[in-house]
Amino acid sequence: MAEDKLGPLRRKIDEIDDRILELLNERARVVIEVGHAKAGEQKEFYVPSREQAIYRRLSEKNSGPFPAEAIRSVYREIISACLSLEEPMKVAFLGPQATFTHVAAMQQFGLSARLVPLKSISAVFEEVQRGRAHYGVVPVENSNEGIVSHTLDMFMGSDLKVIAEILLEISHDLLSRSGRLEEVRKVVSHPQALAQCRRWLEENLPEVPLVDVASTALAAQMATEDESAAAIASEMAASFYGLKVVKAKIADNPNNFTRFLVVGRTTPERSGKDKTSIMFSVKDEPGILYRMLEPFSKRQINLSKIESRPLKSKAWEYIFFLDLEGHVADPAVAEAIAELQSYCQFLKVLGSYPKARP
Ligand SMILES: C=C(O[C@@H]1C=C(C(=O)O)C=C[C@H]1O)C(=O)O
Repeated sequence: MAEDKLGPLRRKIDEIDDRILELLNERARVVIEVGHAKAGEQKEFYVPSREQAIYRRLSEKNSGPFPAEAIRSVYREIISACLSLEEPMKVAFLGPQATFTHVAAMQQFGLSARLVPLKSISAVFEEVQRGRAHYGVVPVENSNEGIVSHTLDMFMGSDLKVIAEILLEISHDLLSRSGRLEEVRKVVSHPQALAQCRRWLEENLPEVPLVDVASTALAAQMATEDESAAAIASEMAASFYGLKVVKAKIADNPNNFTRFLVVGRTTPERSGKDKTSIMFSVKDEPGILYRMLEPFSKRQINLSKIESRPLKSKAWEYIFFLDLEGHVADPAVAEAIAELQSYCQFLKVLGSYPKARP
């Protein structure tokens, strides 16, 4: 394009950016006011349901050509930056850096939050429990591999609440220093990631040994130190550890999602599109499995998940984890839970939180 055409167009862009900047500051000032109002009423500053409603409203309203998919990431950062004006938000996650849990935490909290990697799921819970982090992010289930039992077990001894869920599409990439397939002499990763790429590995690297390590991020770190090793890890790990992509998306089943939970100390208010997670143990009686689900079916409450875990204090007794649609503040949900409670030895509401959209 000729310079004489480019000049005026760039001046136009500068003027628009000036207006956007002014509006960003105007928005930040209003968010600070909201922060003061909430502090007066002892309300949580971070409200994931409000943020989701903002993403949804703007994506639906957008008439283009600005891409609808980009609205969420742009607004994620605007909101993250506005929130950091109030009090830098500290979020603990299951590390190390560049794990899929890190990617999920970034997706939920944006770049202005302080994300702190911790070594274990129990360390994440403890950090939040002790008030050293506002929130914690832990994995809870994968669409191919099932539940992360350690996360569910943590709720048995913890009073933390689930305040949000995050759905993340998992994409496994093969990463190495050179980025060349012919130089790969071993493949390192978390056993689940290796299992999820088995067919691709058999077809493309049949002779190469596979090495299990504790996380995909640790595998990426090892690949930086050994040029004959390739790691299966996230795209974020490639940029974080300065590795090249040998091959992107090598998982055998491309339909691979992990669900993460955000834990905090209070239950968020009703958003209208919520889910509730509860855990309970029932008395050992005939017909009890049937009866424990009846309070929900007769009120047409949709159940999205049921899991059982052994109750460690007593052999052959179980704790059930149930996810249902609705909020504990919905009368039908509250009634159903109260009815179920009458058959239970123990019941705990883990939280009501906005339902995530992939
Ligand atoms: C401003 C608010 O507080 C926080 C900041 C938000 C924002 O920047 O829009 C949205 C939700 C909250 O996490 C609010 O609740 O409206």
